[in-house]
Amino acid sequence: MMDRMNMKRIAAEHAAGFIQNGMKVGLGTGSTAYYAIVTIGERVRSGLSIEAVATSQASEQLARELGIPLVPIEQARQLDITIDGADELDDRLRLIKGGGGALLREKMTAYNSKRLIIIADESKRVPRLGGFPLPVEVVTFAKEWTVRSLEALGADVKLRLDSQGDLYSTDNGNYIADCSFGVIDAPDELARELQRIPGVVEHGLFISMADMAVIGCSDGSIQTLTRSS
Ligand SMILES: O=C(CO)[C@H](O)[C@H](O)COP(=O)(O)O
Repeated sequence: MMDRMNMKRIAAEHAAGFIQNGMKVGLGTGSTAYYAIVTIGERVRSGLSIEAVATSQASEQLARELGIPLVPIEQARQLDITIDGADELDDRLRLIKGGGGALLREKMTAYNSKRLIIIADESKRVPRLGGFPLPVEVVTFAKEWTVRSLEALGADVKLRLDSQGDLYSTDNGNYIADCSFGVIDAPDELARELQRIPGVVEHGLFISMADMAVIGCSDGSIQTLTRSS
């Protein structure tokens, strides 16, 4: 039986195979995206010609170390493909993302890509979203108001802390509110409600964004899911 890290690795390696010469590529964030970036780096060293945009400072740094050519964000136009991880995904390829705190840049990158391919180990696939607390990026100003508005939607809210016990700051200088809703019955509706709260910069529900999920399974096989609508 394969462990989770190897499931992530095989999913990432498989998805990296979708990248072709000349493509503009979005690089995701997290431990699964790490394997994708490493594989892309190997392909670049073997002659693959691409330009990339990273979804976090950590992924940008890794890409730079591996010699993957990066486009300054001001010059980035539409990307061909983004490969990124997820914290949860359902059968309709609705996602919870943001466990690594990069959800805003991840969503912007996905939105500006022709294709979003999600890579994950099989534990991320769930019948219904909500087991993983939904990350919501909030502005620092009057965070208590925003937290109360999130609680009013039924969430148990915890502002994320960093390893020093201070409030975690995203790459954009905002906070992350981790919102436990329990099972999310209507993710599309919740996404709309969250968008209406002033103080919410972005939330980690990715609806109608992923085109395909590549899932590494414990028996060493790869499952692919594609979005039908
Ligand atoms: O959304 C993310 C970061 O903001 C990650 O893609 C998500 O947290 C999955 O991470 P991992 O691949 O380490 O399990």
